[in-house]
Amino acid sequence: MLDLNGLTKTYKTGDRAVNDVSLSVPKGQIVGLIGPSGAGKSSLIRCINRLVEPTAGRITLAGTELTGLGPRALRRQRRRIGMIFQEYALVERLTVMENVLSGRLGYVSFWQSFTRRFPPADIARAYALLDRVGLLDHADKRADALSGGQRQRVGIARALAQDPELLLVDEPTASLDPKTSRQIMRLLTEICAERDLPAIVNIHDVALARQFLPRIVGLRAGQVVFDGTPADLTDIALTRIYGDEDWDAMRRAEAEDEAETREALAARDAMVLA
Ligand SMILES: Nc1ncnc2c1ncn2[C@@H]1O[C@H](COP(=O)(O)OP(=O)(O)OP(=O)(O)O)[C@@H](O)[C@H]1O
Repeated sequence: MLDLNGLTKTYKTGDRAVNDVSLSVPKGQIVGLIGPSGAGKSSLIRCINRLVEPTAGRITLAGTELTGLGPRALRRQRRRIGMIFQEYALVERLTVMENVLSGRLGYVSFWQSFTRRFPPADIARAYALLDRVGLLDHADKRADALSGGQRQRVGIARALAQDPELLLVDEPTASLDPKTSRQIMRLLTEICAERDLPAIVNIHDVALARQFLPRIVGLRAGQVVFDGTPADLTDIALTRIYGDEDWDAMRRAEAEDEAETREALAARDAMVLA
């Protein structure tokens, strides 16, 4: 479905953020992209829809090569790729419904988009999507009146309104609390399964990636150094991805989080029992 072949990105500064990455993602598969800060996860994701222009290599989506397309053809192809962002990228003063409909902008004429007159089929589809992400009752609220988790649900519905063939997801839970993060990851995995949609999710939380994603790709210094299941992601594999120091620090942080959660639960139980 999605094929990356020797994908490379060297920025003008000389930083080689993505280095000869080859990867295939079949229909319906959701892949987690992990790696230390600066490993090239965002650059890789953004190269796929050419928000970042690759320096070398090929990107093929269902048989169409995206590298080398001119601006018009690229605009048309980008409709096939839905993007979900860490900071949601909603238009805050517009309603939830208007934000979801903005996913259709690539399909309607300039005048339709200028006057925000969308075809009835688009509106019906937007309602169905809001229902799917659990926000039907919030359709007329302004985006800035929503919680972080609700905003991310709008981001997901907007990406789906595009009717995409691929989802690119950049740190979808980085601004959310642990419980909401799990809800969002569950929603994403369910939606990909329902629609047979492939997805690449840039995710810094290894525990969350392990819990929800059947395939994990580890990047280090722009190169794929791991590609396997959560069960394959052993301490040795994690050390290969993060290096000794970072992996130990992550393990300590995870242990501290666990201890904090345990303490908070114990305190709550003590209050209930008192
Ligand atoms: N616009 C840019 N110009 C120059 N160098 C860049 C640019 N964007 C990223 N880089 C460099 O490319 C490398 C990879 O960065 P990237 O943001 O893709 O990594 P990342 O794995 O997503 O990191 P993080 O998890 O911290 O977001 C880094 O060395 C970074 O400094």
